[in-house]
Amino acid sequence: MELLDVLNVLDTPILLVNRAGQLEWANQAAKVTVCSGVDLDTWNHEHNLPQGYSYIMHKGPFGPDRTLIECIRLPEGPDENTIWALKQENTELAELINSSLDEWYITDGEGITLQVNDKVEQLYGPLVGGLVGKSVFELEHQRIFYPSVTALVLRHRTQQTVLQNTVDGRRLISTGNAIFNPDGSIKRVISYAKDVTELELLTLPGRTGSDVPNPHRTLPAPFISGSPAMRRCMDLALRVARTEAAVMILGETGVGKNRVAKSIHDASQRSAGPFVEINCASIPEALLESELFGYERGSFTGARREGKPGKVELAQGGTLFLNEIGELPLHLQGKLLDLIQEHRIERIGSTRPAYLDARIITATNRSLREMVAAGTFRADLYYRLNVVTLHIPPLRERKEDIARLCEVYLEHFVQLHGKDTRAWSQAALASLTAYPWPGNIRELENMIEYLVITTDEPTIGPHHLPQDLMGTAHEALRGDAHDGPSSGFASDGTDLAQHAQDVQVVAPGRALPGQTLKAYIHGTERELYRQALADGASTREIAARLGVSQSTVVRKLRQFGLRQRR
Ligand SMILES: Nc1ncnc2c1ncn2[C@@H]1O[C@H](COP(=O)(O)OP(=O)(O)OP(=O)(O)O)[C@@H](O)[C@H]1O
Repeated sequence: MELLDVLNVLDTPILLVNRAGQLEWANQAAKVTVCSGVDLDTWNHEHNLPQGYSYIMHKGPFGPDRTLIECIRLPEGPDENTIWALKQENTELAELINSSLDEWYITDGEGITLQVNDKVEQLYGPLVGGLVGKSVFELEHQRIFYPSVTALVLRHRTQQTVLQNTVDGRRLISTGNAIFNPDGSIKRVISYAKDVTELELLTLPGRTGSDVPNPHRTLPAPFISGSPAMRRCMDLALRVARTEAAVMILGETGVGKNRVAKSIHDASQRSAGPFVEINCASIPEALLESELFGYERGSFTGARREGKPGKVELAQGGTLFLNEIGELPLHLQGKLLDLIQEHRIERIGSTRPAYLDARIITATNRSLREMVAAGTFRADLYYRLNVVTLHIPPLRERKEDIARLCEVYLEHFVQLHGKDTRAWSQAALASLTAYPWPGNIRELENMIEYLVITTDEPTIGPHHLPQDLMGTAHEALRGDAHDGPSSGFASDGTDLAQHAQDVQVVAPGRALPGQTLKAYIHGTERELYRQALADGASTREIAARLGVSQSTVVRKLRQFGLRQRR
């Protein structure tokens, strides 16, 4: 058998070309692949060797003037054209997202930011030193935006739409969607947000504007203050609102310090001016001075060329509400004192002070008196800020408000999430009323949103509630029942001992009759975190104890409305 006959039966395409590169012979495999569709008479290896192959040149077997070309198919993969087209598509997509007036946000399945459009980066990036790589749970915790729609999508694994507050006081309607991996885990969360601040202003009482179909999407739930303790607090708030006195609001986390500050502003002569809230804990310390007081052009590396006004300047003619004032570092306390005593603000790098006419309200859940004693808070500033003290009682000391709060928040979240749940069972309400709510109204609000999302029945019963809540509530109900019916839920005369029997509680580790797996797992998980906190563990210690990451602990505490003791 001749060599050419052997080559002819091989599957590898083989070509024989002369010195000029013209084709003299091709085996069968070459004719149907590398030479297919071309005129063999004019074929020239300079021009006609197709892409997608690598070529081995063999000199020798057919003399010095001929070359045998062995064609090896390259593994399949995108060719240059395809790669270019993909890059082009990517660029176009980025341009499209960037040209949108909406805010676009993309994270991975753990809530780590992968990509945002320019608008989002410009708005929030400088506050946290860039968004890519940051966890949305941490950003939500810092109130850069709250609540985080991405965090909600990750918690509930379904599309979510929420009304968000941002650190710069805007209101956004945000919708988030999950993309799933074949194994059911979440691969990406993509969310986009529309700024509705203007729209909301138009719909506030006293403003003109068209009707908004669903007011629950743009307005907070009504303010509840029916209990004697809260009525006393609001009486004082409204009396002090008519004066210009500095007010310090004290209260545990989530009791409503922000809402009360806003009520004082609304009832004051400055109500037509702006109400500007600054949460001193949510802005990283390195950025606090420039965020609060602003800077002049070119005053430090990285500063905007044209300079930037401080947030306090935005309160001109209105009210400046400094929340978590205990977090203000010592070196800025002097600047704040200047602002209060002289109404003077100095931007970083400025030689000319500006003057601010604003009423100042502060709030804290720390003991400033102890901080003064420890030397971490200036005594002179403390006395200037603390002309009138308003103490907002924790929710456990105004249980009379709980049933009404449950009612308004149920309605609020039912509207927000488009659900059909309509009512609370008496037994569920009794448990919610007996529970001590360490995270106060915010915890109650989070719990109700969770229940609305996870319940598909018209009435929320005790079996829908997390197990730890039921256990704690049951204990409290038993204690209350021994004390007599006057001390607890029963504003409508309901017998507490009867409620204690209605509330179905079983030993830890057993699900309640009719309780869903989801509700059971939620309750058990929450209880583990609650116990760890009660033991005084730090987030790092909890992470080690439960075998999860520290960022998971921070996210879970937020999700469950639990807060570390200071
Ligand atoms: N009396 C109330 N009626 C209805 N909702 C309330 C009331 N008080 C507070 N809330 C709601 O509870 C949540 C927490 O309130 P707010 O932010 O005012 O608390 P806070 O004490 O300022 O919290 P933090 O200590 O974290 O700053 C908000 O969603 C608020 O709308």
